[in-house]
Amino acid sequence: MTALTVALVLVAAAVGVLRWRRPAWYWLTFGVTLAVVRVLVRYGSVMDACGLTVPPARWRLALARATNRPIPGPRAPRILRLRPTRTGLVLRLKLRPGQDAFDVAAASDRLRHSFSMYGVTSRELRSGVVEVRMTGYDVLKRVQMPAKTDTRPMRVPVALRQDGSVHYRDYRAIPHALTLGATESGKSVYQRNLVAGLAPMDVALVGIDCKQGVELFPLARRFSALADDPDTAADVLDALVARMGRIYQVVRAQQRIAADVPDAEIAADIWDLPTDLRPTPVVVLVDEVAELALYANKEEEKRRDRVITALVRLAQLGRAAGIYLEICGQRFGSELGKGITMLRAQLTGRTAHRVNDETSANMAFGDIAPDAVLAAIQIPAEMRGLAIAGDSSGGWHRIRAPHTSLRQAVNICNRHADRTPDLPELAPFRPALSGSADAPVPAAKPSPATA
Ligand SMILES: Nc1ncnc2c1ncn2[C@@H]1O[C@H](COP(=O)(O)OP(=O)(O)OP(=O)(O)O)[C@@H](O)[C@H]1O
Repeated sequence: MTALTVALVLVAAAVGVLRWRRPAWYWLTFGVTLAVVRVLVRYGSVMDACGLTVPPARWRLALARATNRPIPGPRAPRILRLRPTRTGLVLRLKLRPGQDAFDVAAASDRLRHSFSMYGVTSRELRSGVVEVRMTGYDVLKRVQMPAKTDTRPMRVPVALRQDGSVHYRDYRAIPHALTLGATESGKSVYQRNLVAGLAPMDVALVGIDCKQGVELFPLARRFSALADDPDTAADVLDALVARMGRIYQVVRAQQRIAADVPDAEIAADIWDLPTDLRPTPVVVLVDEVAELALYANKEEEKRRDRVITALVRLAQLGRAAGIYLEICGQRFGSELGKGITMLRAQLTGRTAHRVNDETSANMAFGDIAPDAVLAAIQIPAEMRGLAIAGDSSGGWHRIRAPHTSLRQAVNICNRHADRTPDLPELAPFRPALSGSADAPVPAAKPSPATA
């Protein structure tokens, strides 16, 4: 055995002993500390090499000459804050005169290599201040949501972003959303995470599951209404449109009172109403939307038009009445007929899982973020659940939801079954339940919602 082999065996043994003796959090802290030290030590030289420095100010040069001191070197953005996180670190930088946020974004790949990080992303916080997020490993490979998230009413932490931050589905900021993806790409798991996140909140869930109810019916205890065929779906949507009309009347009645009282806020949506008058918000989850838009005969065509018209009306007017749409499908374009592109235009939130062609990706992002189209078609088939999430502002992120099994989602829904509100308009569609809340997941489809 050579001396080198002996040394290697000793190092490996020492590491093995240390590994054995230290818990996982120790190694996490150790790794993050190393990354922080590495970034701080190399900061000046890396920024210079990546072209993120500016020449010293003239007064500094003049002062150096006048005092006969060494000429100052180029200046990198000032570090305002450095925050280690579970996945890496976050730097807040004050840009120097002449620099802009685009310079940092354009250099992010060079920074990634220079600091030996897995990923580097940046965003402008305010004029002259940029946040640079660095991750030490692929956080999307095995998604672990942070123990603490910033949960607010109607805001669900649904997935992890590539930069290690949490991706929220915020219904009050983005009322309606579209989720696309090829078969087996992870749409149902994403939707399941949404239901699990919404279950503990004061919200009514309405499900339209055109896959014969296999995805949403096991979660029935937390649903106020469920439909598993297009005919029932049409009736549910009509009932929701009627509910929307009634809520508008409540908001109007409150407005009149506020108009008479000086300085009182005038209600424009349900969130402006006093808590005791506020109707329960409703999230409508539609799985495999194309099934609602397809027809084979005149009768089905009439039903299809009824469904799409109701969906368009809910998308246009539902927000103020607290009715939010969450639409899932494999494709959602003009090929599905009249009214589809009009509906799509109202779905501000866009999420695309793996798609098989550019046309499908275009359905999600073609009209809002062309570069996200490319990112969506590059999602590898083996990374199920990986998706591109964007909105109409043009910004997008790579995200992945944690792998929540149907059993886990059912348990969460059963635990919060007592929170399921009874909405009089939707009473005929309340799923018929049997057995206790701890009953196992039904192997076969339970009785239809209208039973
Ligand atoms: N976030 C995730 N992390 C890990 N695995 C995932 C994730 N999302 C989905 N998967 C895996 O991919 C498989 C397919 O997911 P899912 O059923 O959600 O796809 P889908 O898009 O709804 O498919 P279909 O349209 O055929 O119903 C799941 O069984 C699961 O094993």
